[in-house]
Amino acid sequence: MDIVYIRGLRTEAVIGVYDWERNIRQPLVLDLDLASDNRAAAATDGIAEAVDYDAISQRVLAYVADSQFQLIETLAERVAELVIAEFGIPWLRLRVSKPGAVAMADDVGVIIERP
Ligand SMILES: Nc1nc2c(c(=O)[nH]1)N=C([C@H](O)[C@@H](O)CO)CN2
Repeated sequence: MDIVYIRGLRTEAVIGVYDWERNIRQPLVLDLDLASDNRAAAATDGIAEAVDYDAISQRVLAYVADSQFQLIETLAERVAELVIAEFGIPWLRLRVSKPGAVAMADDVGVIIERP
């Protein structure tokens, strides 16, 4: 199995469980590892055979920017479902970081692998 990856995909969304979080947008950072078989893309040297990290990045950014979940767990699950369904990715690892959430921590977040 090969991997196409996206690191440090930065956006903002309404996200959080507290009342004060429902009226602001907060930064989120996503990392994705996308299972791939890169041999066909390499053989043809064509984007049509590749897992297009640009197309996936743009789609995920648009989705997250419009989202209003409370938990980052829910956001992660929905993003994973979207990427698998729309781009035919058989397996992925997704990390969603909410870097400003805990004042004394560098970063907090979740990591999921699907399926
Ligand atoms: N496991 C989680 N714990 C917490 C979450 C979350 O989404 N998943 N969210 C919050 C608050 O929204 C927090 O980010 C506000 O600073 C607390 N714990």
